[in-house]
Amino acid sequence: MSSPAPARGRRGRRVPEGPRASFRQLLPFLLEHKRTLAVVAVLSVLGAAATLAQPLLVGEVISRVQNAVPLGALVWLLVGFVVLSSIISGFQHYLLQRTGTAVVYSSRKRLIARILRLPVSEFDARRTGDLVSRVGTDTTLLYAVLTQGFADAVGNALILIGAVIAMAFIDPLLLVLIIVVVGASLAVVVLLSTRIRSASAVQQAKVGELSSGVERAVGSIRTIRAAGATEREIAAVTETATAAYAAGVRIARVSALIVPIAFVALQVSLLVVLGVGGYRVASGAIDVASLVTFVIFLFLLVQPLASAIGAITSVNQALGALGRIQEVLDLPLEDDGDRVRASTPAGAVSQPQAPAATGDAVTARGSRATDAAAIEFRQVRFRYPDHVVKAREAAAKEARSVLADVHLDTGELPAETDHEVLRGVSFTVPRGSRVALVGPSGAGKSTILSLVERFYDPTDGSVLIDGVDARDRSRDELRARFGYVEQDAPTLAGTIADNLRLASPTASDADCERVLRAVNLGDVLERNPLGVDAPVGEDGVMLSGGERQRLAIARALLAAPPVLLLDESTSSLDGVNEQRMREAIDAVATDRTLLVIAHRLSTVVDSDLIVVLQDGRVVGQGTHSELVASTPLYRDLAKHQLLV
Ligand SMILES: Nc1ncnc2c1ncn2[C@@H]1O[C@H](COP(=O)(O)OP(=O)(O)OP(=O)(O)O)[C@@H](O)[C@H]1O
Repeated sequence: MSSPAPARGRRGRRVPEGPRASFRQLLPFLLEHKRTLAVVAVLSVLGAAATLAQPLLVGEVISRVQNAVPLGALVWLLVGFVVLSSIISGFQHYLLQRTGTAVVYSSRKRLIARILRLPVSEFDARRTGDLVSRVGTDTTLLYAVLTQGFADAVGNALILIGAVIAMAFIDPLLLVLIIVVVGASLAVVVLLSTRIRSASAVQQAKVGELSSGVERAVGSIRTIRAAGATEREIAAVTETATAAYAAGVRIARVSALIVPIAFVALQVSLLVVLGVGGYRVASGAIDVASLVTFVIFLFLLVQPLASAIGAITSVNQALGALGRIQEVLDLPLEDDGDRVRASTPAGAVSQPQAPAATGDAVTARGSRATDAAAIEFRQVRFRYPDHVVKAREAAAKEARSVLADVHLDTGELPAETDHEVLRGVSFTVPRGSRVALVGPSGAGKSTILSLVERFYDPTDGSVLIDGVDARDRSRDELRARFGYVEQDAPTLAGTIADNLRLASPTASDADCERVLRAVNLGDVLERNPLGVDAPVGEDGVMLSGGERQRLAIARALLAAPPVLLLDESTSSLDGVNEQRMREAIDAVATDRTLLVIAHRLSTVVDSDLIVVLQDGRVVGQGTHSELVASTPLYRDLAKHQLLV
């Protein structure tokens, strides 16, 4: 793939063009349909023969009429060829459109499979809307490659060659004149086409940004309305739409140049043929029938040229889109790394292992490590990858500029993270225990859970799971041991049961009801006669914030993992909900290991161990009373929350 080259945008600013694909990268998509395309090619040959026969028959009809020779079945033969070539062209177009749709479908399938398997860092670094637009919009442009680009390519090439040969036989001089006129116009068109390609790459990139902008605005519509930032957001999103429009206008301008050039070429060629040809008929160099046949061949020659010129825009747009599709397809997948591959016998696929029961750990290589801690951090240091940090900073800068405009506090946005997020963190979560991570915002608590789940691997030090380095375990096997409830856990559109069965698709309704009651969500069942089949609405809008978090806990619980990782919601829960959350945590802590990030100390004061973090370091660990006595930061936190 060629590297992105900058192009000039409005007001002379340099607009990054984004990736561009080459024809070679289109091939795999086309080869998937090689049989159909072969049928299309055969039909093209037949169609071209039927088309090329027509001017010859017309010439013959004229000669016979001139010489008063009976026409016989000649006219019927001519009609037969016209009908045959129409039928062939109809069937061929159907096949091409079907294949075009199939190419869009297969590119979507590949993208979906790729995107959902990308490493978590890619999602941290990319904008969701842009990924969505690659699946939705960019893929549709591939359709044009077949329906307009390669439509009838073989037939057109044959018609072109056949027409040129026939014209050379009829009058070589006239042919040379036409080649000069048409060749000059073609050279200009090819030059213009590179500009179409760069403009369409910019256009697709802007459409991607547009989708991200709309997604962000729609996703935070409440905040935007409440902040009075609606107009500002409309302006920001519209600006991207305007940039896409500007690129579209550039394409239109260049395409518009192409049409008159083609028109002029045809007019000039016709004038040359009629002028020079007429003179040659008058001088007896050729007869009238030959001139008429020549003119019909000229029109046949124009048709493939015109469709090739018309295809230039759509094929160039498709190559721009394919560049963006290919960029995602070329991203590395989340893999287990060399260490797991080295320990897995060749050919063996690592399967997620059934969660081991509490107190019965199974290591990656099958040996039992009954005395090992469920989780142990040993001198773990971690820094987010550069591309993730840069992307977050860019997003934060954008958000800051929007908020600053409406005079909102920007303090909550992620600070610069060009530093180590964890700096030598060590702690142990014994099996069956309940351990809490506490500390100020940005201390690195959520990052610790990301390392346990292997969304990222430590930059230095190690994370041991049941006594084995997490990097020596396959991610699937590792994740099957944990139930993970992320902060402000998202609720999926669908029913309560859909949400619960995400990790345990075969769970019965009775199991679903059991876990719902375990997390104090029994009343949600009573609220709606549909019970577990009650819809939760887009983003769970039909549930309160506290209920959404407890639904996520119920989901984790249903999979019965030996270890539960819980990143408590930061949103303030009211007294009743907080009490319910405490009860839910108590219920899930029974019989399993629990590592919980607590924002309200009241939910964790009775933990077996509390680890206090500050600026990526452990500044104290112990029970609540030990920490109140030993760790000033903890004492302050506890004081603020009226716990001492
Ligand atoms: N995906 C990410 N990419 C880059 N930096 C990140 C990412 N996630 C978190 N950070 C940064 O890492 C640091 C630690 O963040 P983390 O979310 O782990 O803290 P936390 O203690 O869980 O905070 P909170 O209590 O606010 O959730 C912060 O400076 C944060 O901005």
